[in-house]
Amino acid sequence: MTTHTPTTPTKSKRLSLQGMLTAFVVTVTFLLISILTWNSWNARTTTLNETKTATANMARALAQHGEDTIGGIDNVLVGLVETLEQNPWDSEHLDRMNMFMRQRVADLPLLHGLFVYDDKGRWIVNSQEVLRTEFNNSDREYFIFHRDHADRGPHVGPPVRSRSTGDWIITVSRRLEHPDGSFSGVVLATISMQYFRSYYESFDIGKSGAIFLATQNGTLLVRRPFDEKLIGSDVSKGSIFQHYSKHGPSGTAILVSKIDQVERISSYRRLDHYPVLISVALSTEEVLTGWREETIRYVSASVVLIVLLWIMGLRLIHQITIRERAQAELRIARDDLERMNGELAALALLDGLTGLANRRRFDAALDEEYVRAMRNRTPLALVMLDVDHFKKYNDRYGHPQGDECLRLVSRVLKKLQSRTGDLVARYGGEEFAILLPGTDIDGATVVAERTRAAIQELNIEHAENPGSIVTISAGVTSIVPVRSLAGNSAQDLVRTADQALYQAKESGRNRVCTLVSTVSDT
Ligand SMILES: Nc1nc2c(ncn2[C@@H]2O[C@H](COP(=O)(O)OP(=O)(O)OP(=O)(O)O)[C@@H](O)[C@H]2O)c(=O)[nH]1
Repeated sequence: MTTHTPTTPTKSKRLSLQGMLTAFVVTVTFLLISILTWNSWNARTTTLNETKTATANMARALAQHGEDTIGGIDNVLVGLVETLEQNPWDSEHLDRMNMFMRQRVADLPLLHGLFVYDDKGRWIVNSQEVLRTEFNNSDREYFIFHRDHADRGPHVGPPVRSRSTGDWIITVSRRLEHPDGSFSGVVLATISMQYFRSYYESFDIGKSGAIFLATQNGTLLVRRPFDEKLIGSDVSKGSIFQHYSKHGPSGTAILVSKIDQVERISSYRRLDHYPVLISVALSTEEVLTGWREETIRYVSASVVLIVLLWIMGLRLIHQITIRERAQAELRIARDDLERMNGELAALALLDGLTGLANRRRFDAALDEEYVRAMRNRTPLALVMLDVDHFKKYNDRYGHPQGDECLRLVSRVLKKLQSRTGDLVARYGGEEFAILLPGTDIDGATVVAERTRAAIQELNIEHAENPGSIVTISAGVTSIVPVRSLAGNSAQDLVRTADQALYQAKESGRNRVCTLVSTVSDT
């Protein structure tokens, strides 16, 4: 019979295959998510860094613009201070100065006006055609500043509404002194806030971007988006000024505005020559819009990819499970088949009535043991048994009862089979054979006699047999097969045992006769 070597995977292999597939899908998913997260984070960081660079550059450019603008105006003031301090303030000089001022204002569109006040705040001369003397500016911040500070540098004051035109203006002023250094008045230039507003409006900073110009001490001068209420307000506690006070004259940071609570990437810069701070800021939300849209696109594509991967992976695992379940069922079926084949093969070697080895098995065993005995030079004995007058038993008690009798006899034979190598077989009809390897004639005779006695002790009624019970006759022989002897075969052993059985029958039945084989050397 052929033995099947399992070719299908073992359970642990099957598990590991599905486990590996699951691990693969999980790993690919993890890698995809990691790469996506890493890429996305990198893109976000790059966008923010680029924006920080852009706002820092813008702040530098706007600071330079502020520097140039205020510087240009301040140059005019420096000239005026010099003229006013070296010349008497008589009508001739003041008229000439008025001409000069009007000319400067006409030349410089951003220059709203030029004014000179004496030490009491009275209007001395300005760039207007008609000098109105009814006003007094001694209450103005710039006037008070210069009166109280000996500093001769430029002063940028808080924005004010012009008393003459009503426009919002930014003031740049310088102190006038008598030759002895005492305060003699103020020279003032006003810059139109509209000029800065228009300039700042020309930049593309998105809907939520912001630009502001403030004095160094935190007074807001101009801000985009423009809100009149904020003009002149104190922003020194705002996030930009907080950062400025800690980190110095220029910087970039992501800050939340205290004015409108918008988070912005803000860059600020203090003007080099004037106490003014400029800040430009882009809304983080707006800056990241493109990045966010791109990330959503990538995430969507990745989600689709991951879902497809999982669907395919799960389908594959499902298919493998089905296939391997089928393989397992096939294995079980094959094992069942092999077992049944084995049983069938065993059945093919058994006698159906008695359950003893049948004639085919006996013949095979006889040949095998004969060759082994020849090789090992050991004796091989055979006992042939036959139920006495069994025909008469059948005739008297019927065939079924005859079968039962044979079964009872068989049971005794099986029970007496003491050695493992011994074989009890139904040789045919009511004839049985006991093959006894390694047993000489004496030993075999003992076995035969013991068997005969045991059958007799069964006391099975057989009215047609002497003694009225079932008895058996037995013929015994033993041989040590020798190769050199010609014609020596296993069948000689059977023939000799049969002859001995015949003698037992002839000499009265219910007995054991021995006959040494003619080819034996025992
Ligand atoms: N019930 C039954 N009878 C069987 C079976 N096989 C053989 N027989 C019968 O056994 C009888 C054997 O008869 P014989 O060969 O004349 O031998 P015998 O009657 O036992 O006479 P001796 O052997 O000389 O004592 C036959 O009647 C067979 O039909 C079987 O399986 N069942």
